[in-house]
Amino acid sequence: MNPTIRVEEVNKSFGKKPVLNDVNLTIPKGQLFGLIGPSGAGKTTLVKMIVGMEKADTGSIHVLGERMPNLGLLQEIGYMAQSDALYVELTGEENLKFFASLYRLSKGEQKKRIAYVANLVNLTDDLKKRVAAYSGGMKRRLSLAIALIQDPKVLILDEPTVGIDPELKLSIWKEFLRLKNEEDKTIIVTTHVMDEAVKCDYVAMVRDGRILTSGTPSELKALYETDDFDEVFLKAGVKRP
Ligand SMILES: Nc1ncnc2c1ncn2[C@@H]1O[C@H](COP(=O)(O)OP(=O)(O)OP(=O)(O)O)[C@@H](O)[C@H]1O
Repeated sequence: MNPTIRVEEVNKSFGKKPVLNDVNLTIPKGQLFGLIGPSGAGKTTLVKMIVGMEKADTGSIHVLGERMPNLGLLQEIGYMAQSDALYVELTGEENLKFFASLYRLSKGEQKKRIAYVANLVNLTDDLKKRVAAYSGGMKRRLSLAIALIQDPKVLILDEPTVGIDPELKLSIWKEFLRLKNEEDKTIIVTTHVMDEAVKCDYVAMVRDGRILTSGTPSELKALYETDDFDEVFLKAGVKRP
């Protein structure tokens, strides 16, 4: 079966600065894939290309069998960017309604999806407030809710839990696992937090625009002979298996 996401030989520079070098990834349906790396490693650039917001200089990216960028796939890809793109003069609910109507959800579906995503991110009681009055964490949670609103097959989440308190973070991760296990969603999560990396089915560690190493968390721990994921990352930076 074709993978849900295939990145082949992708290179990208901004001006003279190379940002991604020969990146290859294969992500099967129903996988929770972690893209791990320090600030500036190239994670956001890579996920933007997978979503179709940036174009690779060379190489190719396919999502659900279609070459990206492809406007026809907007409905199938939920994207949560690192910076929140919200209408701050509107309420949380109005933001969700706006995006739900962009995706042409019927009135009945809109109601159901808004109730579900708001509950998921614990914003049900704040839906009538203007987003301008939201805290940073609440805005992140609303962005995550928007990424899920159209019930996409593929979720691409750029640092989804930054600024979110530990308790809610755990319940959001639980939901990612449920979406993958019960609904067969394919999910990419970028993070620089190693305790999130170990929850992924498969991780790729990125630095300076290159994939340093990749594998399941247990494969990587075995390969680098450590139980500590921070150490896996450090060792991967110096030693190539
Ligand atoms: N539009 C742009 N024009 C010029 N340089 C850019 C642009 N976007 C990203 N870069 C550069 O590309 C490199 C990779 O950035 P990117 O945002 O992909 O990294 P990242 O791994 O997502 O980091 P972070 O976790 O801090 O977001 C950085 O050096 C950044 O300055």
